[in-house]
Amino acid sequence: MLPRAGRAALPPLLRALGAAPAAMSTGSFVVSQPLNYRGGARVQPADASGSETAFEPATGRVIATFACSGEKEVHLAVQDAKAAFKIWRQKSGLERGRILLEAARIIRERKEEIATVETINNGKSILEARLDIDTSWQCLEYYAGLAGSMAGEHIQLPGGSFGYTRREPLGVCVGIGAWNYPFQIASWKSAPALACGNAMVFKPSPFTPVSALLLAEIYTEAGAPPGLFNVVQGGAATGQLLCEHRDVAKVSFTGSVPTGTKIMEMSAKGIKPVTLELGGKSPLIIFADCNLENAVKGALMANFLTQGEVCCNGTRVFVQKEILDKFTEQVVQQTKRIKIGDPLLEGTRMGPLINRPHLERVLGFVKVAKEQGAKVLCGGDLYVPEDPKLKDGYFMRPCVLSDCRDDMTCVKEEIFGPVMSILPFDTEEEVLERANNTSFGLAAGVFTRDLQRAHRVVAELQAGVCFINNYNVSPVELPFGGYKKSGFGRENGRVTIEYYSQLKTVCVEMGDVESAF
Ligand SMILES: NC(=O)c1ccc[n+]([C@@H]2O[C@H](COP(=O)([O-])OP(=O)(O)OC[C@H]3O[C@@H](n4cnc5c(N)ncnc54)[C@H](O)[C@@H]3O)[C@@H](O)[C@H]2O)c1
Ligand SMILES: O=CCc1c[nH]cn1
Repeated sequence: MLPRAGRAALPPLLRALGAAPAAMSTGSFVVSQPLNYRGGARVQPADASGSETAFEPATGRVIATFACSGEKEVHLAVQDAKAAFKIWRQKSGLERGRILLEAARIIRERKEEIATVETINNGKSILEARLDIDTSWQCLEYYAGLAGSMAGEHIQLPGGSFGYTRREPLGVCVGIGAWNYPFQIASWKSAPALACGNAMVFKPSPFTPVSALLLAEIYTEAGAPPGLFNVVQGGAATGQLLCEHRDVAKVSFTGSVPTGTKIMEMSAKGIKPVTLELGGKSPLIIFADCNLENAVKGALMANFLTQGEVCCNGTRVFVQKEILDKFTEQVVQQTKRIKIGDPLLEGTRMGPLINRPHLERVLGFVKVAKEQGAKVLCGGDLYVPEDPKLKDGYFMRPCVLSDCRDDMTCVKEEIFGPVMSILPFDTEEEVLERANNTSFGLAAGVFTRDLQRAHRVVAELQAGVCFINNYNVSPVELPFGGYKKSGFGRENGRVTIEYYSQLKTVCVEMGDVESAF
């Protein structure tokens, strides 16, 4: 457990953020220090276009009010990144890898405090926040390992001439994040970017501004040149300034499809490559021959992590009719047992949703589902924990819907909350057709004991990430990203090097020039 009393007893990052003395418990954390980070230090933005407020979802308390960076501040951050890029791009991959490894070590060392901040600002359970921090340092370690082995090719040409390719960085990359995995998204974007020799300016979601700053401080502490990883705060306007800045070489975005569309339009104007990690409405297919216990566990993993606010969630749960009743009964039983409450308590498994409007939006989906004929088997309503300090928190009970049809709103639209829709099916052919009948294509899952069927089905699923007999595990060695409107480009895995670097071809003549003139 982390210390509770006395400012001097706080770990360094929370002290640096200006945390109140009893900062570790729900209801007491406040940020008083600047949340922008540029040139290796926290700074007040040079200019502002409005302000934002961040909340602690468990209590509804304000934890930070901050200025949204304006044109001047965005420009300064990009210039600082540009200056750092000049130094960083000259380093060997091994040298860059060494600094990333040190940053990974510091994240591991400070895992508890980072996870605590993440839980306070996002609302996810501390157990989950710790897992997010694990996949963050693992991502840095993974790309640290790859940094030293990035290389081009040597190609022999006629007459002793030859060519070679150089894998070069792009320059200043912009990362724009969503609020559901604040620290992890910042890590998944920055680790491959920096490993390839780029610098980054990162803009977190205004709902979760805090933890990206911790990552910035860690990179500096690990020995990254000042300005290599910068943080600017703000919403759409600040994001737009970043995307449109002429010195920005690439934009990597995680968020919704409508915003992703705008990012792509802005980037198209500057012919900038983009990575888009967007939303989903993923199918999870449960065949009658599955291991039922695992399938039930898989369905909960596919729907209720981070209060259901997960892009790749398998929210359309197709269940073969022979096991529909048994499966539904067990899923409902286990969903009812999920412990909701103070996300910093060890026993809690579901915390509050991100904010009041989002909570109301999710509850609205449940209401419409009922109106359209779905049956609420459990949850789908507000939850008020007994602890009085949580009375204004954004809690709801996880919901299982039955009697769903493919044309219902709850089955077609991304809800981004703890709402599972169960859909019966008869045959493999039928379920494949229905599973693919969506404009999204982020993820999909299949539970079956029939190995041939498992591989046959995933080969037909139109989704970038497919799970067989599990769901929502994300090892950093595996590429992550979507098909169709869920985006393109990938995060994690070796392939992401391609998205943060460019190839230069060098053609070398060993003879005389054969001129056509
Ligand atoms: N595929 C993935 O890896 C992944 C991961 C997490 C979340 N998501 C998706 O993100 C969505 C939820 O996140 P959200 O509500 O933060 O999404 P969002 O699109 O509202 O915002 C995402 C980010 O974009 C910024 N932004 C908004 N308008 C902008 C503009 N015009 N120009 C530049 N930046 C702008 C926001 O400030 C925020 O930082 C869901 O759809 C979810 O599925 C996808
Ligand atoms: O929310 C979607 C999954 C994810 C986690 N971190 C980045 N993307």
